[in-house]
Amino acid sequence: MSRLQAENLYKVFGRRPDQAVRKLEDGADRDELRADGTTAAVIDASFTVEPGQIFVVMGLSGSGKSTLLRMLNGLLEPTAGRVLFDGQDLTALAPRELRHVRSTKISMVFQHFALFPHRSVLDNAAYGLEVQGVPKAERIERATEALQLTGLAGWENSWPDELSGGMQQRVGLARALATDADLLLMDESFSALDPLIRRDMQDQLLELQKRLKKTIVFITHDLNEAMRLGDRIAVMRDGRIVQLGTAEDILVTPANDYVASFTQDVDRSRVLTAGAIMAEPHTVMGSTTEAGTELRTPQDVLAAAPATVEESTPVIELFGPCSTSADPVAVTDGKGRLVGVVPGSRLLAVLGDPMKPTESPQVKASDNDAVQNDGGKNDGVKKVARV
Ligand SMILES: Nc1ncnc2c1ncn2[C@@H]1O[C@H](COP(=O)(O)OP(=O)(O)OP(=O)(O)O)[C@@H](O)[C@H]1O
Repeated sequence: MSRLQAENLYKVFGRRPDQAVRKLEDGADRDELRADGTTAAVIDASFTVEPGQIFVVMGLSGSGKSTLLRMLNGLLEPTAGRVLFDGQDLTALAPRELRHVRSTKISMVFQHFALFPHRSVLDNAAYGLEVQGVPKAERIERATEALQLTGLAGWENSWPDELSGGMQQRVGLARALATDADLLLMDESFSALDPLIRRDMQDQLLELQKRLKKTIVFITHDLNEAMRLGDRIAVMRDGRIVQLGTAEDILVTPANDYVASFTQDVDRSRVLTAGAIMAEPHTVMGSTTEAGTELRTPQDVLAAAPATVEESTPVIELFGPCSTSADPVAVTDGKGRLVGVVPGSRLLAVLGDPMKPTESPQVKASDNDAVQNDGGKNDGVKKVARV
């Protein structure tokens, strides 16, 4: 079962919201409703978040991210649609039950650390537990542990203003972790931090996530951050989710020009993986290596390859091997079987412009010469899934 599920969620502010939803269902857009004095903050949002996933909602200011997040934790009631948390319909719960779910199972981490200045770091980290009514000794134990997890051991008795911005944000994270909530909702949590500290926090979150396997919904307006963190990313525009997919889906097959325009600044070599750009092994069979050997079998390819990598290896790690040899890098699965090849020319080709929504990875003419030996019918490139 999905941990979290949004089903056709709408949030309309202003007069006659139900009527506005019907108009939206009939194809009206935000601007048409604005003329009636209503704001369609979220329009028909549907997605699922699986346990242990980081689900990122990315969009510019005003696209509806915060409104969506507030519906996910029940702070805002949807105008239409449902939110299911572990299969339980949050929108149908009585206020008391909803408060219970919110205080025990869901934790929020905000952009502005929301720390109490007159409480110690430890008491700040323990705040969520205090709200839950957890006895003092247990509170201290769990908050101390959470501070250790976020690298703040030794700072328990300090005041928030003695900490740097990044450290204060870690206290916010420790507060969320101490409650043992299954679901973390993070609203632009790292946006106020300096770039280097922000990157450090992203790394730390990924590191923590490997161990704790929480389910996280992370809101950001920064596509690079979305791509570093997100197992799946929802791109929002004017209240609608315009693309839902992995970082690679978004980079390789952006749903429209709007999404593509965001991808211009993304370092493709760190997001794309060998698995997404590789060609099938048969495309190099029959060709001759630098040393003059004919490639006939997967073993030949593996023996000649300047490096053997896994499908999840970022493309950036292929540059070294490709620069030292004209032979293709071999890509293997978890059992060491050859599943693909990356010739150097292919590597350069895929780092070019993002593809148009109508193109598929198979039809890039520039790639064909690099790897084809089948007369141009199929370059064997693995299709990247679109959602
Ligand atoms: N309580 C409200 N009443 C009326 N309109 C609202 C309300 N809350 C949000 N809106 C409007 O809904 C739209 C979406 O706002 P929202 O805050 O969800 O966007 P956002 O993507 O989170 O933006 P930001 O990054 O600036 O917070 C905006 O046009 C906003 O003005």
